[in-house]
Amino acid sequence: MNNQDLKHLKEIFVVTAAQMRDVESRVFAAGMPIPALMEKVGRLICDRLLSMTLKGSRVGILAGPGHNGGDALVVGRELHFRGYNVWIYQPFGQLKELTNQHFHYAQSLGIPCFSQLAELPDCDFLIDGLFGFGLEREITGNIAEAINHLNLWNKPIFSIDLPSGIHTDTGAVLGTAICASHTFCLGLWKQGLLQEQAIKYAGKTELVDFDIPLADIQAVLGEVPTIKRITQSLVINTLPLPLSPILHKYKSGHLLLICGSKRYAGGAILTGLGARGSGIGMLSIAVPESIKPLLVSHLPEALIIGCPETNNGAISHLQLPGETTLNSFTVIACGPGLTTEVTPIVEQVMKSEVPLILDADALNILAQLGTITSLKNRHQPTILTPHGGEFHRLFPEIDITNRVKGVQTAASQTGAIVLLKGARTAIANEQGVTWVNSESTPALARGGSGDVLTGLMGGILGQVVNRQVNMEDVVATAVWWHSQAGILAAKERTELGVDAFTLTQYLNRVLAQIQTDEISKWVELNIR
Ligand SMILES: NC(=O)C1=CN([C@@H]2O[C@H](COP(=O)(O)OP(=O)(O)OC[C@H]3O[C@@H](n4cnc5c(N)ncnc54)[C@H](OP(=O)(O)O)[C@@H]3O)[C@@H](O)[C@H]2O)[C@@H](O)CC1
Ligand SMILES: Nc1ncnc2c1ncn2[C@@H]1O[C@H](COP(=O)(O)OP(=O)(O)O)[C@@H](O)[C@H]1O
Ligand SMILES: [K+]
Repeated sequence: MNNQDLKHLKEIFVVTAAQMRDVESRVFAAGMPIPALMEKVGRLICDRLLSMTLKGSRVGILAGPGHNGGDALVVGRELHFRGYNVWIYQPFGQLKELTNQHFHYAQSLGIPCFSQLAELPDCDFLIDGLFGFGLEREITGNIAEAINHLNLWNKPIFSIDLPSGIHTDTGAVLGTAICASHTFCLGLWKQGLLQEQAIKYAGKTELVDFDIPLADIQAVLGEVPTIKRITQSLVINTLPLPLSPILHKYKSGHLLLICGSKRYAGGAILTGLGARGSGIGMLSIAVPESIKPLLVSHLPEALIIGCPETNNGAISHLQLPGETTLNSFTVIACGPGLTTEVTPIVEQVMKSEVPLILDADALNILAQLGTITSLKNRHQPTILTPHGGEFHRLFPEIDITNRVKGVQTAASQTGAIVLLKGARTAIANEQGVTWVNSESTPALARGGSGDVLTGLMGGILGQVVNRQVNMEDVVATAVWWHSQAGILAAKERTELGVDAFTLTQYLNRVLAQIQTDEISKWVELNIR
């Protein structure tokens, strides 16, 4: 594996504090000296800082008692030698030995050191090395007060490894925490940084790779890690590209969407447009008869199946054409805009023998039925895509403060692949294999964007279901594609310009972008 591929691979691993310690112990046991590693990490951070356009040259170093403090002191010393004005705030009586040595050396260089925050002069930016993955208990007293003060200064803060105060595994705030503008996560992604509660503290996050050997990572996390970050390099193999030159439209999947009502006609259109964006070969959409003309006008390529409807304009029962049965389709996605009147339809699709995505009202009906564990009897994969509210209705007993644990529990109870939507969407299968999406945009927090995801996911699934792919990888691919479309749209149109319809227009542009990336990678490899 070349270096670049190895770097990409490391972006998917996610560790707890205990796992990080185990990985590091292996590296140290193999002979890497701890001081050498600290020096290397400090310099990497320093180089990264110097490559950014930092405003001003007055730097405050916040140094804690452990090795996180040691890292910060190395960064401070290097910035000092590069002409920055450096001041150190170090309020602890006792430091770990290595950290203590760096502290004394910094003092000997004439770098001013203070134990009171009030003594620290006005800085242009701060480096936070108070606590890293060694923080296990609440921050209290003068340190907590200092952190609260620092947050009020409104200066850019660059946190080392984690914003000090954030729990490495759960992302919870232990007493108080630094609000960083940027976090340099060291070596491997810490699980806490992928939890929603950490988002507003971590700022922009990036991994600083310090060359941990892959063998050591895999010795601790396994060949195939249980928790993975969704990255482009990982989903690329699951995308329905390239197409076979001898493809036939009936070989590229037939997706059935069951969605919409007179009241929520838009939901059906958005789900259909999401499916269109996936490139699915054949698309059928079952809707109440009265909204059929509307769907035809938006999705002329789709087969719109008008179904008998209730007085309120919801589908009363499915009326599939001719000999068609639910099992004639490659995949079924059911839920957006249905209303909760359609209970028999949800019961019917649950009995189908094809992969099934249940979203929105289908989930609410499932919650009302109270038969969620019966999903285990399905012979084909089921994917549940709740947002927080729907999740709570489905699994009232499961706490989602830790979303990773939450989806894992839900998946093991139901045998389904469970996708919990949100700023950090998490996906788990029955065996506990988990994906977390850490790149997204709040521009997606708008009505209808989940409908787009359901259609897109159904469309991808329809095309790749007969390939040797893991279902949860397909689900992760849909989440990634959807988020990337949001990110691209927000970049061009601002975060306020990403309504759900506009989002559907960006789905294909994400793919076009990947093709460009892939071509440039190919050119680069072949020129060398
Ligand atoms: N190993 C390596 O060489 C590498 C390590 N790396 C770096 O080391 C970091 C981990 O270092 P670490 O294990 O020393 O822990 P760290 O996060 O600095 O803090 C623990 C210290 O804080 C103290 N403390 C805890 N809670 C407290 C509280 N509430 N209030 C007050 N004090 C509290 C605790 O003291 P104690 O519990 O013993 O009282 C202990 O002294 C990691 O995040 C990364 O930056 C990387 O560079 C890679 C190479
Ligand atoms: N703050 C956020 N940051 C990133 N993505 C978000 C955020 N809030 C919501 N999303 C994403 O937006 C989509 C919203 O879906 P959902 O709640 O089902 O909306 P709707 O039912 O209106 O279509 C999901 O894909 C979710 O992950
Ligand atoms: K820190």
